[in-house]
Amino acid sequence: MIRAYTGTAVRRAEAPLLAAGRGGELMQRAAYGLYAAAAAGLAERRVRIYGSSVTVLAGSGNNGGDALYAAARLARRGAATTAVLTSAAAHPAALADFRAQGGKTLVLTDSNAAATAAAVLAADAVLDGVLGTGGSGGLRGPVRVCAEALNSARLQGKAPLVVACDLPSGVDADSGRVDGTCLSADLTVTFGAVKTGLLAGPGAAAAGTIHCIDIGLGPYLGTPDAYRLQAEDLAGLLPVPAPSDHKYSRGVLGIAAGSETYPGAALMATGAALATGVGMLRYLGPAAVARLINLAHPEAVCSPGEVGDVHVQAWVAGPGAGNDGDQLRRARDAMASGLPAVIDADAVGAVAPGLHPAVILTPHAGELTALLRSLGEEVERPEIEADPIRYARLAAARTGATVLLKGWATVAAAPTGELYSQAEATPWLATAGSGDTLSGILGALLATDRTPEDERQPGHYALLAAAAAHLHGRAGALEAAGGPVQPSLLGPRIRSLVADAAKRTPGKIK
Ligand SMILES: NC(=O)C1=CN([C@@H]2O[C@H](COP(=O)(O)OP(=O)(O)OC[C@H]3O[C@@H](n4cnc5c(N)ncnc54)[C@H](O)[C@@H]3O)[C@@H](O)[C@H]2O)[C@@H](O)CC1
Ligand SMILES: [K+]
Repeated sequence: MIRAYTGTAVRRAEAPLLAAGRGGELMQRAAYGLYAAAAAGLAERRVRIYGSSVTVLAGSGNNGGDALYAAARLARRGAATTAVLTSAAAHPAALADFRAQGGKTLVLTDSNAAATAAAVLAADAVLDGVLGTGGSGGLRGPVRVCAEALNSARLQGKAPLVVACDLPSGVDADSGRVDGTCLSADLTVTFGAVKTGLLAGPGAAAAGTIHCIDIGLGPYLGTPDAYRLQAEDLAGLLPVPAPSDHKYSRGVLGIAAGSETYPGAALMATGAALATGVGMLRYLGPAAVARLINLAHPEAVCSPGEVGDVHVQAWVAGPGAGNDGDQLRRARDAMASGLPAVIDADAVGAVAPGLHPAVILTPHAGELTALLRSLGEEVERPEIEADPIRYARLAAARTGATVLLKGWATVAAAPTGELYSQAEATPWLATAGSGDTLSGILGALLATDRTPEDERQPGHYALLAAAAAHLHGRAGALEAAGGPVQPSLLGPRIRSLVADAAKRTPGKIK
């Protein structure tokens, strides 16, 4: 599990150590971690440090100090290093060390920005030490010219290795917002704790691979602001039957999805739920869709009944409902049933405040915009995309439900504020049908969840939503293998990931 903290919280945690005069030690630990990660990144690109060229973009603060010290270590191993100082001031001791190791410096100005950007592009590696947790707003002035040149070279696959020091400069450490321009990285080496801003929104997209360097802040950090599940966290969260189980005790999932217009959504939600593993699946919906489901998934039990007619442990409602009034009514009934329920797609439009955390709304940014506007919040879709954490939390607080906001990084917010962000998915999964499979997976996790009330963590349903997003993202990435992916074909991938997690679940049958 990755535990993330806001930049503000990390600075607060550093304060007692700085007051005790240990700032220099912290910086050396940070700089060593940055150096080692940059060296590994170069090795991965088959570039020897000796004879390589490394450019540091160094701002006026401690972030620049870290990067200069790290570059000095690379210089000691034979790299040709240049520091581009983005401000007339730079960390004095770090700059002196850098120069002592033979590093060259130049001060970036408006008039040399274009030529400097061209030179930076020719380096083997760039250490981004412009702004860290002390930054506010996007990159401005001549450094923005360099950042834009690097960002567009990256899109063409021609950029040097960019290693962000603590966070990509221009990213807000607390939220992941980027107001204007940031410098996208291949690798972000972050210090003390992962910052929330690296896990969601544009900050997550800019961060690349995240390495966290322990600089001894652990005892001072307190409660995390956000979490990210990793593969090993799935053991214990996914449904593993015990020898004494039967189909009803394992958990029955009800699905009211699809319509005559969109039957595929019902097929995909049903298929994904069955692949995740339930004791029984009951489908409610139009007879024509039920027939298709019975052909594709004969194990599903289909009926045209109502939510109140069937006994289930959780519901999935909304995928592919379109404007089918019967399905939308079932979605409202599922929300009111008191049972855990995944409310997706068209049914998100039927949401009103007063829900409970076991209701999980799964909007994308467009659907969340409509939901928040229906609750009187004046918000546009780009604002939600710029700051998904803020708006997922807001929607959860306003509705009382858990909110799973789908996107490049998928964010799950509990109404009590707990937050998870998962980024396993490949962009190839941004395709029709992805949401339907995700809701099927999540429905199965809800129906089979047997965590005793007193063992649930705060934000339990956000945790389950994150587990579903993780499983969905990994299944999609495996199936895509770097190319297009059809959500309807994820079943075998989901099954094998659940089996892997089951093997790691203690005390369960293998
Ligand atoms: N405080 C500590 O104990 C440690 C801090 N460390 C590093 O120190 C960083 C924080 O250092 P600082 O507090 O010096 O802050 P930064 O280095 O992030 O920023 C410094 C200065 O940049 C200027 N600035 C802010 N926004 C700007 C913008 N948009 N454009 C141009 N200039 C802008 C401000 O004048 C600010 O003082 C961390 O991110 C981390 O890299 C590490 O060395 C580990 C230890
Ligand atoms: K930085």
